[in-house]
This record gives sequence, C-alpha cells and structure tokens, in this order.
Amino acid sequence: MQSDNVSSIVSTTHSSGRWPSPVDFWETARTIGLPAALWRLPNQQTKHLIVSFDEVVPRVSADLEELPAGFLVSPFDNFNSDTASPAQTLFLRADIQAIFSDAEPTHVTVTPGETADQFSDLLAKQPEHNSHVSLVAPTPIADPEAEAQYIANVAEAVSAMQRGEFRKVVLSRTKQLQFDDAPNAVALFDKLCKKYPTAFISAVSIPEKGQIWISATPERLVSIDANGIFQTNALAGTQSAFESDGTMKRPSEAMWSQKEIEEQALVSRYIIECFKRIRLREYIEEGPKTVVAGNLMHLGSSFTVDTQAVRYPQLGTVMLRLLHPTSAVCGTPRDVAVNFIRQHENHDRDLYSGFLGPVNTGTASESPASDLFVHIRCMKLEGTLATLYAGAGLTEYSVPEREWQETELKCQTLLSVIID
Ligand SMILES: C=C(O[C@@H]1C=C(C(=O)O)C=C[C@H]1O)C(=O)O
Repeated sequence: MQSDNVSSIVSTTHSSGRWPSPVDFWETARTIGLPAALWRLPNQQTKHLIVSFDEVVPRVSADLEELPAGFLVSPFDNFNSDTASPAQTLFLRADIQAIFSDAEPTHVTVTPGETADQFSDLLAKQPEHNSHVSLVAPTPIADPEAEAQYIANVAEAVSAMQRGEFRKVVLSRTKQLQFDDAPNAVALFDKLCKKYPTAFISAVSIPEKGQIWISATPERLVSIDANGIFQTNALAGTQSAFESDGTMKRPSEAMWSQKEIEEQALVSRYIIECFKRIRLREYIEEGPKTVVAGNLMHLGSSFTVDTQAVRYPQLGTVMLRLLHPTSAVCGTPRDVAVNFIRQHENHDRDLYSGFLGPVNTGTASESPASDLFVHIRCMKLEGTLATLYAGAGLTEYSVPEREWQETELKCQTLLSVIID
C-alpha cells in the first residue's frame, strides 16, 4: 500500500479497521445512485474501479484524445452511415478512480467536493461484505418460440445471402433468467475474473437506466497503450473448446471449416478496408490463429500500429469511428446487414454488441491508456431479471440449427458462472 497515493477517502475507512474493497466502493456508489464501473484487463491481476459523480451519464462522441479519464459504454446503435460518429457513447467520468491488488486499494484519486465527502462518509460505514456468497440459481424464463423463430430468421438470411443480397450478417437472441433476489454483481464479477483470466471482465452500473451490465468479452476493439501502440482484433468462427468426452481440445489442432475461415476473413478484410480509407499501410497483421475464449475457441487476427512512428496520434478515435460496428457483430456490407438485423431481431440490442472500456486511465506515474472491447458475452441485470445476449455470424453456408447451438454455447460463458 503506497499511502502517499491514497487519498483521505481511504484512510478514513482504514482508521475504522480495514481497507475498503471493490465491493465497498460499489455498494456506496449504488446507495448514492452514482454510476460505477469495475473491470479487469486480460491477463492482469489488478482490478480497477471508477465512480462518476454525474447521476445522469453524459452522452459523448468517443474522442479518445479529448476525453478525461473515465469509462466508455456504447450501445450497438451508435452510428449513422454519413458521419459514422459514435456520438451516443455513455461516459462515466473517473471522479473516483481506484486500483486494487488483492482487494486492497493501491491507488485512489478523487475529485474533491460535497459528493466526495458524502461518499467518504458512507464508505467508512460499509458493513463487511462477503463477496464470495454463493448465488442462488435463477429460474430460466421459458420462451417456447425462441428457437424456431431464430432458426427461421437464419434460414431467411441464408436465402438472402444465396441470392447475393449481402455476404454476412450476425443475428442475435436473448435468454432471460429470473432471480429470487437481485444477485451480487461484484461476486459475479469476481467469479468471472477467476474463470476467464484472458478475457476483459467488467461490471457497469448505470442507475439512470436501472441496469447493471456484466461481461467477459474476448474481443478487443481498439486499444492505445501508454507507448502509443494501437491494436485491434478480428475475431470470428466458433467451436467448443472441449471434446465430447469433456477434455480440453488443443488449440493448435483445432480444425476450421471453409465457412468459419471465410467468416473470420470477412472481419479482417473489414478492418483492412478501414485502414485503406485513411491510407494507412503501416500495420502489422498477425494470424489468423485459434484463440481460446473460456468454453469456446475462435479464429483471431490482430492488427498493430505504432502511432508515434506513423505520426498519427488520433488513430484510435479515427479507427473507432470506422470500425464500429465491425463485421464480427454486424455484417458485410455493413448497412445492408444493419437493415436485416433491424427487420429481423425482435429485441433491442441496447448495450450488447456496442463497445466498452476504460479511456485515458492510469496512475500519475504512467501515461494514460485506453482499452475498448466489443461488448459480447454479456448480460443485463435489471433488479432480479437477467437478460443474456448472444449472436452468431451467418454466411450463405450456415446451417440454421447449428447457429442456434452456437448461441447456446455463447450463453454458457456467463451461465456456467451463474449456475454452478
Ligand atoms: C456476436 C458474438 O460473437 C462474435 C461472433 C462470433 C462468431 O460468429 O463465430 C465469434 C466471436 C465474436 O466476434 C457474441 O458472442 O454474441
């Protein structure tokens, strides 16, 4: 614990006998009605939390170079074909920013003022929470039409693609669960962190929407690290990471069909088209190779650019505008796929298949970094009701029943943590 980094907010609590943990901050924010985000980056141990003092979250244009430290959450529907500007992105300003290793805060910064004082008082009064509480399994809400409806939509998409109307579309569906009591979001977050060390794990509370979103996504959309290195990924093609006897498959021996290879190539090509539009040739493409994402395996390629070497400091923002929504969650050509999705999905995607992650966060000793991920493998909690979302990329070779099974497997990423 570097006490010189830690503000009085934490020392107050420490004088009461223990350091505040993420759940203390989270519950304090919820009590006051303040938005909060808790996350853990892929392959890291430290957990990060921010609390915003804006009760109503501002909607901003996702300008990574302009924004102060905070957390962005974008709905899927946040683009228009003329300007392609994600101007409806929710911005949780980092009025409180805390970094935890082993549940102890190692760094806390706070915007001083009345809200900070109120927060500090309540934080000091938090009872000891047990974030390891076991969850009481929820009851699935039966939707007898869902499978037939999804399969019919896939069949229609396949026919349209065979007629040459478009090349790929991602159709999604939901699965709802009813809990007896509102589940503990931080306990779920902790379980996801343990189970999926390579995923981006997050819990985001948006009181004005009455929602908490929890996710374990494997897909990086745009990141800019402290050295100005830009990265994006093309992820698509899905198979179980397990053999039918329950043993883990070896990623290096995974077999991929022509359909899956092409499906992923369409995402890579979409990214390359975005680079072409800004005449950027100096990217390094690696892959595709098999990547494990929890219970699943995908084909993934990564694209890296040194923004300092190419003198393009605003590349993150420019690419974010061009990329979202990629062909991994929408389709090719994009506008035709969007229309097909709007006409056929009978649920609102809301924040599913948008993007989310920290922007310009870091400690005083580090340059700020931004890490935005595609918001998949996620669920929305509204009190005791949970809605899981999953989609599958379709091409003219899709087999409708298999695509439905794929969405079931994708729901398992979170379900296996909720019901264990
Ligand atoms: C759309 C989702 O996942 C995306 C679609 C994939 C596919 O169609 O194979 C694979 C990975 C993701 O890019 C989802 O999980 O909901």
